[in-house]
Amino acid sequence: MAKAVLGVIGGSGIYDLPGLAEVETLDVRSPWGEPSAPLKRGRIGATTIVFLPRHGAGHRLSPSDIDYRANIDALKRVGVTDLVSLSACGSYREDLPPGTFVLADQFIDRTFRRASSFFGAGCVAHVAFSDPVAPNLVARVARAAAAEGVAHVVGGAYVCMEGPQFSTRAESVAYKAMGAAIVGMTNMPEAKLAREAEIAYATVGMVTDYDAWRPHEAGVDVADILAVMRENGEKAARLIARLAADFPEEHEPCPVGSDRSLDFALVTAPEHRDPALLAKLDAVAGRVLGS
Ligand SMILES: CSC[C@H]1O[C@H](OP(=O)(O)O)[C@H](O)[C@@H]1O
Ligand SMILES: Nc1ncnc2[nH]cnc12
Repeated sequence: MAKAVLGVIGGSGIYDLPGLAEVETLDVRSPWGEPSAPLKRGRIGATTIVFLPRHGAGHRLSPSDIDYRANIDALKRVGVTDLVSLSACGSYREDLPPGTFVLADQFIDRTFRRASSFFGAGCVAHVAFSDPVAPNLVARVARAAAAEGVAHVVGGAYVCMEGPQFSTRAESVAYKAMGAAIVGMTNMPEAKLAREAEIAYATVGMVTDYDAWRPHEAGVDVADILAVMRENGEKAARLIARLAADFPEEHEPCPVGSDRSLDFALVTAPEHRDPALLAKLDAVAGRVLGS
């Protein structure tokens, strides 16, 4: 198995990773576009970590403007095998108050203006996505949260809305009725692309608010969200430090096949594949294309 390289994507309020030692800045070029920021590669203990702030330095990019393909491709190019996404979110459950970390196990994709696949005309692929997160990585994150005394819950569906506006009360009630536990604006298509790139993915939904479904309560208050986000950021840094300290040297095979999702996924006959697209897929699909 490959050497484990732990990727961390920092969401709102998380623009660097304290505790990262021997940091190098990597200006990785991607044929898919411009990653949100240069990657920071360093170490915590014996674990190599690559950090990327999703919204760029100074939170330049809104959720719809992030080039998710460039981000995942760049992380793949530097060898990331396991990826933890740190994401602020709203909650649809009274038992998930602000400050709770929800380790989502499902997603509902409500986005509509984002490129959501590396594949397409000239090389069609369909990866399995019924189990969108890597259970062993989630279990490690849960153990790290427990060890750091961070309130967390394992499981729950994350609904990803387009944004950037927060939900209306009607939308919020609808998402709750769909069975979502939390809501955010960024984990789709990020998780889909990680799966296509054969990177094990886990998300930490860091609750900042109750969204707008509670009839007699005020709706989303942005100032409150920003305040909770800062506290969550400090806990997230401790969680990642603990996760890294106990991380295995070699990537652990994923029980739901995140790390070999392309084994049977390519459906375009070899003679009908577009060489230009194949060239762009060198990192993401190099294992199966032999590039
Ligand atoms: C600043 S609150 C709304 C914003 O926060 C979340 O971002 P991220 O997932 O990157 O932490 C949410 O998805 C919105 O983009
Ligand atoms: N209520 C909410 N809706 C969407 N994204 C969020 N990020 C943080 N809180 C959120």
